[in-house]
Amino acid sequence: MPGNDVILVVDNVHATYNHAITALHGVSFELRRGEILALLGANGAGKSTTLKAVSNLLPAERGQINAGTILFDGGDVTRRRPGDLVRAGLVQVLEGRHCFKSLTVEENLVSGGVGRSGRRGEISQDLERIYDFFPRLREKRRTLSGLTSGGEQQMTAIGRALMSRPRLLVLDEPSMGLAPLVVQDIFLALKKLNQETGLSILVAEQNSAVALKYADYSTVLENGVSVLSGGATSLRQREDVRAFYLGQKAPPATPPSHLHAVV
Ligand SMILES: Nc1ncnc2c1ncn2[C@@H]1O[C@H](COP(=O)(O)OP(=O)(O)OP(=O)(O)O)[C@@H](O)[C@H]1O
Repeated sequence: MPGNDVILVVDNVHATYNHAITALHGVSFELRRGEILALLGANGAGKSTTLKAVSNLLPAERGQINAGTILFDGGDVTRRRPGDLVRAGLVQVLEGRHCFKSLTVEENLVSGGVGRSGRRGEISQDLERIYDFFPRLREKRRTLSGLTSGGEQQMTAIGRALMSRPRLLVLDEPSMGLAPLVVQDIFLALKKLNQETGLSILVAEQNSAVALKYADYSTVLENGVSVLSGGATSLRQREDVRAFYLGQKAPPATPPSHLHAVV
């Protein structure tokens, strides 16, 4: 059994879509409370599938877990409905920053608190807290989301998730399609949230450079398998890992040794 300091355990998970397409065949990692874990890998490596499995969203896409276990706070996520997981503190921001474009930024944020038991005073307190983390949202609070920038929409999607007061925030490629400076702003805000509130964060990213800069720990996926895990700082410094898995340089002739080793 994992220790109490571990909020999420993903253990040797295998998953398919339509009982036919194998997306994952051996994904394992552990996320300790209060840490940021970056899930890295190329297009199609299985990052989104892993995140959907964590929130028990695969059945909605005709996907299923065929083997392995996923425990959130020691409980099997496949036994709980996605909405129950949200109420239990596991909240996901899906890829593609889904906002209600015809609602204002603030209305979008408030919609994230619907369903939780919160009095009006608590909701405005939470809004203020989110505006402190994302000052640009305070300026745009009365603007329709559809008229805000991509970065502001991503911040709104994250802010809406925060309205449910998560203990584990799961993000799928928050950097997608955004300018480098905006990506830095978003990761800085996530790091601040993590440090000031102890929020645990699982973030899937193709942008490994920025993710490794802000994460504590990282797991690399390749073709549906977790091939490497380790401290973000040590992974960032390993030239061979950067070159072979993270596409930051021309790959060496052979893959790095100790593929499954924890570095
Ligand atoms: N809804 C689906 N139905 C069938 N196959 C899917 C579905 N979603 C993903 N797949 C397949 O599962 C594999 C893993 O895809 P996944 O989206 O998890 O990877 P990813 O690392 O998140 O990539 P990306 O960065 O492109 O989103 C791929 O082969 C993909 O084609």
